[in-house]
Amino acid sequence: MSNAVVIDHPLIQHKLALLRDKDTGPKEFRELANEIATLMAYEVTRDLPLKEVEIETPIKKAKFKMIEGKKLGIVPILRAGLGMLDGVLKLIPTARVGHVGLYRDPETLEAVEYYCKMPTDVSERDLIVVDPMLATGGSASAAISFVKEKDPRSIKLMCLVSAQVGIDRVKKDHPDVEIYTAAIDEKLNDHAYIVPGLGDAGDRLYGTR
Ligand SMILES: O=c1ccn([C@@H]2O[C@H](COP(=O)(O)O)[C@@H](O)[C@H]2O)c(=O)[nH]1
Ligand SMILES: O=P(O)(O)OP(=O)(O)O
Ligand SMILES: [Mg+2]
Repeated sequence: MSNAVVIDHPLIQHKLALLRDKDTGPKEFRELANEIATLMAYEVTRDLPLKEVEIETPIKKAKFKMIEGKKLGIVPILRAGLGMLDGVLKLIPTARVGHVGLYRDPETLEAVEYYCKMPTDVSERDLIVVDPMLATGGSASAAISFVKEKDPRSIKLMCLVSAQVGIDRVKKDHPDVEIYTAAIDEKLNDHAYIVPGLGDAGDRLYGTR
């Protein structure tokens, strides 16, 4: 049982296959990650509440629907989450942005926090936490815990590639958080990298290592 919403539109699957290719360099990797994030954000925001408004077209006045002034926030988990930020902002340009800095200790695999800066009015906002990879779930779970200390209205988690174990961990720690992913891969390897995955998303985005 996946417990996550898998957004597997053909355009997303196509771009994700290119993203996974080891020969895709940082420039194209960044473009693809943002394009997929834009397409996913379309689905993640599907439940945004609408309000009725009166608009005068060149023909007549009529009632239409517009998004109710809902306050959104996007929270990339540094560094890799930054690779999805512009893609989400393209669709929701008025969203505020919070940052959570975490790295995964290669020995313990535990998430280590080094930065957290949230919008001041986060308690009035619905947040979308973004990270391309959900492996053990330690980073996402820790990030969500930090963010929860600021008392946001709601939190969704959006990832590109997930492992079932990571989904289970986040759901166990944060049953209230809805998870969206473009793919659920087979398993983790001995270093807790997703298999087949795409490698280290941060390194591939920025050409490090
Ligand atoms: O295949 C992978 C697995 C992980 N990452 C990076 O690690 C964290 C997520 O790992 P957790 O074990 O879920 O904490 C994520 O932020 C990625 O930056 C990766 O790039 N590739
Ligand atoms: O989760 P990590 O350790 O891979 O961090 P980064 O996103 O900086 O690569
Ligand atoms: Mg990394």
